[in-house]
Amino acid sequence: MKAIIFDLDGTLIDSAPDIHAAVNKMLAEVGQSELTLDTVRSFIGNGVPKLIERVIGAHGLAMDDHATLLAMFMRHYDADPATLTTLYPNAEKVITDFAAEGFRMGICTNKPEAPTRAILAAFGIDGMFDVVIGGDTLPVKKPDPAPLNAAVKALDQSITIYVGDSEVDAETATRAGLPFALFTEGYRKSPVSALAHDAKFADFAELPGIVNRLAALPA
Ligand SMILES: O=C(O)COP(=O)(O)O
Ligand SMILES: [Mg+2]
Repeated sequence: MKAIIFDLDGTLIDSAPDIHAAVNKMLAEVGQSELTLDTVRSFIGNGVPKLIERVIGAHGLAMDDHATLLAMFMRHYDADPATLTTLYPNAEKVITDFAAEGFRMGICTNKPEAPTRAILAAFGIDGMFDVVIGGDTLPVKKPDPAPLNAAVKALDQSITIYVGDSEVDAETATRAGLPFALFTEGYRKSPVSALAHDAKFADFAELPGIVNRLAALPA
C-alpha cells in the first residue's frame, strides 16, 4: 500500500491570512505598524522562529526581543488559527478519496504541532492523518530530512510520496530520497524550474493521477 505525506501551509491550506492577522496583532501590541499580507506570506515556510526573525528584520526591531515576540505571536495565533484559513480547491475531496482508497496519509509541516492539530480539527480532517509532524515535534525542522523521515517511518509503507509547495519542501524531499509533487499555487518564492520535483500540479484534482504515476516508478 502507498502513503502520501503533505506539507501544510501553502499546500493543503492557505493559512497566510491568519498568520498575517496574528503577526499584526503582535506588532500592534509593541506599537509597530502593520505588515502587508504579501510580505508576511513571503516569510512563511521555515517555521515560526524564522518568521519572527524576518518580521524583526523588516521592522528593524531588536533580535533580543525574539522570544517575547514569538510568545506574543503564538498567543494570538493559537487563539485564532483557522478563521481566515481555507483549504485549497479540491484538496478535501482528493484526500477523502485517498483515505477511502486505503492510502495512509501524514502531515510534515514546519508549523508548530499544536496549531497544526487545531487547524486539522477545525476543518474536520484530523482523522485522515496517521501521523502529524510539526516544526517543534523534533529538535530539527525541514529542510533537515529528519521530520520527513520520521513521518515515513510512522506510516511504514513501501512507497511514500511527499507533496509540498516550497523550496524547503523540495530540498527536504531530495534529502529524504522521496518522490516529490510540487503544488505550484502555494508560497514558493522562486520559479517552478528552480525547485527539484518529480511532478507539479496547480489543482488538487490532478493529484490522484500524479500519485499513481509516481507510485509506479521504480524506486
Ligand atoms: O513556516 C511555517 O510555519 C510552516 O510552513 P509549512 O507548513 O509550509 O512547512
Ligand atoms: Mg508550505
